[in-house]
Amino acid sequence: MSPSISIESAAIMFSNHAITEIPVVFEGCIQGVVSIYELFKSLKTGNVDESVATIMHHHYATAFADSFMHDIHQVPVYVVERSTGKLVGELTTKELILFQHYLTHTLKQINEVVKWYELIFDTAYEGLTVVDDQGVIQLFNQAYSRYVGVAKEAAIGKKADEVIENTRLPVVLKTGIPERSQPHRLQGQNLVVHRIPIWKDNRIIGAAGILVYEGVSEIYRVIQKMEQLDKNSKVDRPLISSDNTEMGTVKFEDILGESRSLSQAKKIARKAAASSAPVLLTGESGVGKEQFAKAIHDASTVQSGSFISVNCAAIPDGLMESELFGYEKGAFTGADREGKPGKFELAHQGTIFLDEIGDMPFNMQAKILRVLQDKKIERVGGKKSTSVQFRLITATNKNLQQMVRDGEFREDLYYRLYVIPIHIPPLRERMGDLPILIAHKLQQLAKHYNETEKTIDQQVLQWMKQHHWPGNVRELMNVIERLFVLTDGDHITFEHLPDSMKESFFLVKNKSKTRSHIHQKKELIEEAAKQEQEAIEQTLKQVQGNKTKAAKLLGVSRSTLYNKLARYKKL
Ligand SMILES: Nc1ncnc2c1ncn2[C@@H]1O[C@H](COP(=O)(O)OP(=O)(O)OP(=O)(O)O)[C@@H](O)[C@H]1O
Repeated sequence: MSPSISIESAAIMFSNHAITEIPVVFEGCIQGVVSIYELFKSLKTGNVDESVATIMHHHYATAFADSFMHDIHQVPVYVVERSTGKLVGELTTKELILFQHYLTHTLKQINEVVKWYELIFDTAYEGLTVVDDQGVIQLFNQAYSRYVGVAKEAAIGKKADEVIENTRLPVVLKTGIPERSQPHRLQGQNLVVHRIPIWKDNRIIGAAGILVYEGVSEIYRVIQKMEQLDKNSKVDRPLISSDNTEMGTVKFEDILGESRSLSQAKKIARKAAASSAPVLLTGESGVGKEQFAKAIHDASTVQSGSFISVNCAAIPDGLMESELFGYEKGAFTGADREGKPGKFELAHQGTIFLDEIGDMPFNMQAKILRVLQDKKIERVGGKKSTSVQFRLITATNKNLQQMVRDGEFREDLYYRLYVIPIHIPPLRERMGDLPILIAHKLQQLAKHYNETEKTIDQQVLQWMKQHHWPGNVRELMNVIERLFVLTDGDHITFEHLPDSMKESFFLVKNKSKTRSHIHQKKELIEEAAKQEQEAIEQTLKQVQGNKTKAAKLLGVSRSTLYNKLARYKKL
């Protein structure tokens, strides 16, 4: 009610609504509260014409509209908007009772669902357990209890290694690497287990342990059944794969890694795949540039065409033109009698991937530019030109911009390539991707060598985390394969390795430290050279190019200045 309302009118309001308290509101905001007690008092004194503002009190409770119900400790409470302070409602005993009803109903429903989950969890033949990030058991089903011989109630709340013999769940919590299909001996029984880390918001929040088979003999029966299924399905399988590349189809999901920088690169690449714009992939050797190029092709509209990969650094300069544009018969001595199509022709209606584009000889760069502009090629020794349509992806581990500045790479070609640049970060800048890459490779190797999956020791993992990985993912993959092959057992440790390899591990470790010192020194030298070059250029400008004067000003001999100028031209 408004503050100007008379006490008499207020009394009517109270009796009409059978309430004991009414807020006094001005311009939407609460000014005070009139209670039935104050009203009676003033009715008795006969001041019925006075406004309610004269008898209102200020001992009332408010809550913001976005507060939680558990923050409400008394009723009535007036609900106001946080930003404007305007009154929007009131919570009374009635609303509280309604809320309690709602809570009881929801709780009942949740209990029902939890009961079902518990039932499923306990009915499963597989032993299932879940530990939190401290390795404390949170869930433990009946089957697990049977295998371990510890009651569920006794296990929950205890550390996994106090309850489960030889458990590696604490290790999985530390490494984040899943260990699948591992043999495990429990209570004298041979079992197969999975140990899976549980990730949330880039952090391991727990791990699940799953005992898969009741007995190892069960596995043999399953394998026999699978072999039979395989035999049956082979009859229907096509004999020739439709894939036309060595790599097979690459999906973006095959590019493993969840670090922010790699996810960002994948996001741009996905968008690029939907367009036909040229993509320039940059990054060190072995970071996965070719994998990205193939994934872009396989997700693009030209995916049914060929993916032609050309490593520009691997082709001798003299052969570059005929490799890229092809040649007609008899074009030069030793040429195929029938002639040969070039890579651009082969990529017609597909994708051409020019890897190491920074190594493209300068004279060839103009020819490439022409193909990109005209979309026409002419074979070596040929007279007619052929139209070609292709999607262009290039890659380099060099600084093309610097090469343009140094006159080693054509600026016009650079801008033709630099439409959608995607930088793939080196592995050392996204070490968080290590576990997923290691787990994937171990799984792949187990399949390839037809062996059980091997696990990796913490010490080896520690080394891997400290290593500089100059060869990036390629180097990582090779190291894991070497370890997998050299380890006889199921667990890869330093001890299992031949001495030569252990030494090389430590050597690489020390070398990477030294390398970083060398790197720092190199940077300092480069910086000094840059400054010197700038000083020479400025001085020459000052003396209008007169080298004798410039040498004098710089305090060096003329021949030293000439030597320096010659060197910087080369840079
Ligand atoms: N994120 C990744 N997930 C899985 N495998 C990867 C990943 N990155 C690279 N690889 C693997 O590492 C190896 C090297 O990758 P790729 O050849 O694509 O690198 P690159 O940058 O093109 O190297 P280079 O510049 O030397 O040609 C390949 O076997 C590739 O499958």
